[in-house]
Amino acid sequence: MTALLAATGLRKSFSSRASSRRGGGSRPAEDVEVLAGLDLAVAAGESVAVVGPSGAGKSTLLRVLAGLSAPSSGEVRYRGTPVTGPPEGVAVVFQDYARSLFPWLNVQRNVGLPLREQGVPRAERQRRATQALRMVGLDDIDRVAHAYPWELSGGMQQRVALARAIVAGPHLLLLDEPFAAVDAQTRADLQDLVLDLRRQLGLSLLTVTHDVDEAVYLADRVLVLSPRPARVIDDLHVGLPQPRSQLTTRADPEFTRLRTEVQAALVRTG
Ligand SMILES: Nc1ncnc2c1ncn2[C@@H]1O[C@H](COP(=O)(O)OP(=O)(O)OP(=O)(O)O)[C@@H](O)[C@H]1O
Repeated sequence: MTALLAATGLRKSFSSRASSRRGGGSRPAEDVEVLAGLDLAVAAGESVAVVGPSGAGKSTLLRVLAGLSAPSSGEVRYRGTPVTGPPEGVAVVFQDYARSLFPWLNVQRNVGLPLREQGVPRAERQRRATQALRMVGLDDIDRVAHAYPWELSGGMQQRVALARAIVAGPHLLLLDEPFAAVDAQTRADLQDLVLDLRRQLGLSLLTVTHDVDEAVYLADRVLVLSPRPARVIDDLHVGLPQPRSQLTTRADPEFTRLRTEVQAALVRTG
């Protein structure tokens, strides 16, 4: 079976020409290796979480998988086709919703933006944006659609970012620490929302996070990264029953066993 998304032998280095003030001169360019020959695959319908220590290269990995940054070597394929730019059918949700939404566009226009880029006519954009806003639980459409992002709470803004991610009917969502900037209750609500959207829309998910509990809660499989330069050092199957529930899933002894196993893998590598 062809994986929906597959990465093979991904390497990524940045060249840093750091100037040294104390020395008065500049140090020679130095390659910083961030991804060290990384392989991963996401099957259709699967939810994969990637956890790794801070600075491991998680965001870099996500940008390369999304076609937003080219690998130094290796390859990403989406539905068997090499990724050379953002593929149609893949949407990204970033942690920093405040910067990912445009402050000068109201909510409805922010959500409809991917459709505008596809040349979808205005009335159709509005209809589909409204539908997407309903799906993410922003029911007070008249108020929310015409508000500006900065008039909404952090949790609502992240719902708007999710609405924009689903508006064009993607098959795969790539999420980069999507709930890191909100309080614990909002974070739990947003995790359940993403799992609901996955069920309703038949989405596949790849979530990058440093939160072990979140990884186990969201995923069918957790990949553990080594510290930079990142490699996949563990691949754990999560057999917890679906649908997940903040109460019963987290109280399940299997949840505790899995989170301990992921923690142990992170400690071993650190
Ligand atoms: N554009 C860039 N130029 C140079 N170095 C970069 C660039 N982007 C990332 N890096 C370096 O790559 C390394 C990994 O960064 P990245 O943000 O991918 O890690 P991360 O695991 O997402 O970190 P965190 O857990 O803190 O969010 C860091 O050392 C960072 O300084």
